[in-house]
Amino acid sequence: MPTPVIGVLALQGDVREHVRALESAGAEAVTVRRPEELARVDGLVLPGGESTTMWKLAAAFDLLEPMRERVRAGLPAYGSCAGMVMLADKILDGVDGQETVGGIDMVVRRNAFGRQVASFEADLEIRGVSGEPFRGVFIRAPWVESVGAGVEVLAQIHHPEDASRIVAVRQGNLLATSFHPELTGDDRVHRYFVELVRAA
Ligand SMILES: NC(=O)CC[C@H](N)C(=O)O
Repeated sequence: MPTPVIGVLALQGDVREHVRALESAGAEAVTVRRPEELARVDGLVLPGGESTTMWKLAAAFDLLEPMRERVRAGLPAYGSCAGMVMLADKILDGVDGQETVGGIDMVVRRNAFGRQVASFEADLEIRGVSGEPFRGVFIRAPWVESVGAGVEVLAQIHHPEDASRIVAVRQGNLLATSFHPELTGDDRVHRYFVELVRAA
């Protein structure tokens, strides 16, 4: 594939930061607000932000069902934080009626770390991302409560007062992180995703 075209769902959230990280990682980044724009991309990023708002806007903009269809058909997608919530087949602590795009066989708990610490940073070892530990930026972050057999756990975090928690996963062409690589200036996670899109 020449330069892959990767869309960033641009209804709400830290869209610009993902666009910048994708460009730095060698992709052509475009914003997606309409089904016609979704139809043109080789991969899709669901940004950080607020998953309840993102869900409502995606439904209002007639993007929810088209995103589900494309993901089901194998479109590579990456979600950070709220985007992770959007890619979960099942969520806990969602608002009433909250829906997701789904695609990853996992249960994600919204605002999971929030009870103890709303925001924090931690160094992570991410499987498939080599070199120095990756600085994970967590902002009212979800964690992955459980995963199905087809899901590969890429990173976990050890909570001081709690069990280890899953914070990065991959299932086929779908990738999700609880944290925000787009806010760090370190584009290794975006490079990982761009490679995944190239290979798809
Ligand atoms: N930084 C974030 O993306 C926060 C996610 C937000 N708490 C949600 O549930 O959507």
